Amino acid sequence: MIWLKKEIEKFNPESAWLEAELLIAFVLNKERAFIYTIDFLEEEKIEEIKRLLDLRKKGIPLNYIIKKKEFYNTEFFIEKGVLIPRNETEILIEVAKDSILREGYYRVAEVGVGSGNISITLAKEFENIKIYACDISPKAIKIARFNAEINKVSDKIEFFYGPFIYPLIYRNIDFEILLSNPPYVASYEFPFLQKEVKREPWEALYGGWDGCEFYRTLFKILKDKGKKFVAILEISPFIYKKVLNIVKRFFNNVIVESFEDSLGYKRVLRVVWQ
Ligand SMILES: C[S@@+](CC[C@H](N)C(=O)[O-])C[C@H]1O[C@@H](n2cnc3c(N)ncnc32)[C@H](O)[C@@H]1O
Repeated sequence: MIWLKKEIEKFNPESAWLEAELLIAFVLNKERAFIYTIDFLEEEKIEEIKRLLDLRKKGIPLNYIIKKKEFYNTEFFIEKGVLIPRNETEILIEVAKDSILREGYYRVAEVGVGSGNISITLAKEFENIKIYACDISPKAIKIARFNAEINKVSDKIEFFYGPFIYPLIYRNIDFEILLSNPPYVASYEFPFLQKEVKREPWEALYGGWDGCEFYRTLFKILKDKGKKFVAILEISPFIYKKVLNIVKRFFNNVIVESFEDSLGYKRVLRVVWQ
């Protein structure tokens, strides 16, 4: 354990201990606590750990290796080809939960469902909820469906392959609130991304030259649709002002609230078009 932690420290000093625990638990196919109940590892398990350590050194994200990520107290199956859910996105969950409770929303749309972490978390929280979840990645839809099944919420979520809310528009499916954690990394940020992040799907990250392309297109579609809406959108703190200006350019009568993380960075916008 100590040698593994020291090896991991060379590329991930912040959470080397946790990562060592997770890798060993994965190889043993046991919970993390179990590893403290054994005195030694068989040679073949040590060889397997070394193989996985090599993958980590090459920049393969830990969650693609152990094939899971915890989000809002639920474990999600994760695989290469889908974005690894981030802890920051739990802020969007809190804002969405608050709005759904307060306004009694029932029909929810999500654009960019990824592994299903947002839709599935809300489906678990609310008895009477119907979620329409879209994504342009067939792999994401497949993984989100699987996660919905293992979390026993498949009956509350319908999945659609296609861009933005077009799959819902074409089927005349209406919704009261729209949620999205869209791709918002700008072109100029790409060279500075960690090598692990660069292994995640391009379509889950890339938000155009300024990181705002998704928001522009989404607002245009919503404006053309004409129906008043509530949208809860994740943003990066770097694009807060730009997205705010885009909202104001598209809609006259709009209320925008922002929500911050524990460090005071703006992470979520709640847009109410009246
Ligand atoms: C940042 S990831 C978010 C995934 C997941 N909801 C989460 O919070 O971890 C963005 C997702 O949006 C999808 N996506 C990108 N552009 C899209 C578009 N135009 N329409 C629908 N989905 C899109 C990507 O395939 C990806 O799964």
